[in-house]
Amino acid sequence: MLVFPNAKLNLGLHITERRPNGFHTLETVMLPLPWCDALEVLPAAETTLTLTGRPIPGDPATNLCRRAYELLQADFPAVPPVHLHLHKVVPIGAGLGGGSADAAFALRALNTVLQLQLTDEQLEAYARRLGSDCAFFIRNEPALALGRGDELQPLPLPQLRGAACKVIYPNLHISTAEAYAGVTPKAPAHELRAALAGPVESWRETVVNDFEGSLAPKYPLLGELKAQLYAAGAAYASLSGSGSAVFGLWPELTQPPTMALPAEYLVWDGQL
Ligand SMILES: C[C@](O)(CO)[C@H](O)COP(=O)(O)OP(=O)(O)OC[C@H]1O[C@@H](n2ccc(N)nc2=O)[C@H](O)[C@@H]1O
Ligand SMILES: Nc1ncnc2c1ncn2[C@@H]1O[C@H](COP(=O)(O)OP(=O)(O)OP(=O)(O)O)[C@@H](O)[C@H]1O
Repeated sequence: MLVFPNAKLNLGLHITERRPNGFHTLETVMLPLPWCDALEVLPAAETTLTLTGRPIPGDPATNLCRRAYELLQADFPAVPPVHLHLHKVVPIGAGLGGGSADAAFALRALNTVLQLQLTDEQLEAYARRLGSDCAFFIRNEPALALGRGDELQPLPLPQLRGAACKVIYPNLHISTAEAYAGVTPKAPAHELRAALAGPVESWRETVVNDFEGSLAPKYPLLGELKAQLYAAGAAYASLSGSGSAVFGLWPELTQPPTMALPAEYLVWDGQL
């Protein structure tokens, strides 16, 4: 079975509390971004994982696709071995949730290939054990994410359907843990659901990603890229998640405008 784990974007991100276990309470809206890896799951004589495409830092034994299989195998010891092949496209350390998507899509594909008949609720419970962002990718639809980022409420965003979008990854790896460590939690100035109900042009004043302020002193480039997206006419521009990817939205266009950017940056142009 071949699946295409897609990335996500965050619209607004409020970090409201640091918990004693080091995790943070947040509120954010996540929406699927059709920038995809490719993942194949096949029955095999022994369980293996092969990787192509963008190099993934860390030991392949801890790859989230493999960990997804191991989680299911622990509860269903009779499942047969599988071969997993991941072709990595989505940049890492980007705030695009690429690894989390691989984990969730692996769970979904294994559920089908191994005929486990798990419900979405059960798959979400497994996904939560692999990472805060993972549960979002089980249903993979726009959602308000609360708690650790894994308590999901569907939130349709009809005003963005078909909107032109540009995502810029400035070849800069920002670790999620490092980004959270630099944030001082605070109460949000605007209620996110209410702010997103307004026209996209109003979001510039009301929809805030709290990581932008804390990352700005170390990475002024992120603010510069956002300013460039606004100069190119974006109705809204923001950092995604904990960065370093920055995106712009043009709801009136089907393709974003061309921008002159350094050759080493990765740029995704498309429609939501
Ligand atoms: C920034 C976001 O992408 C926004 O959607 C997510 O909150 C990140 O979720 P994620 O990558 O799935 O994060 P996890 O793999 O669960 O955790 C990585 C690290 O991020 C920090 N972390 C993550 C989620 C959270 N609610 N609070 C945190 O403090 C912790 O230091 C943790 O060790
Ligand atoms: N399939 C995978 N794809 C990407 N990273 C993976 C994968 N499996 C494990 N990892 C590990 O996860 C780390 C990436 O997580 P990190 O949270 O920094 O970035 P991210 O994927 O851009 O997501 P986020 O939106 O959470 O910031 C990598 O350094 C790697 O060690």
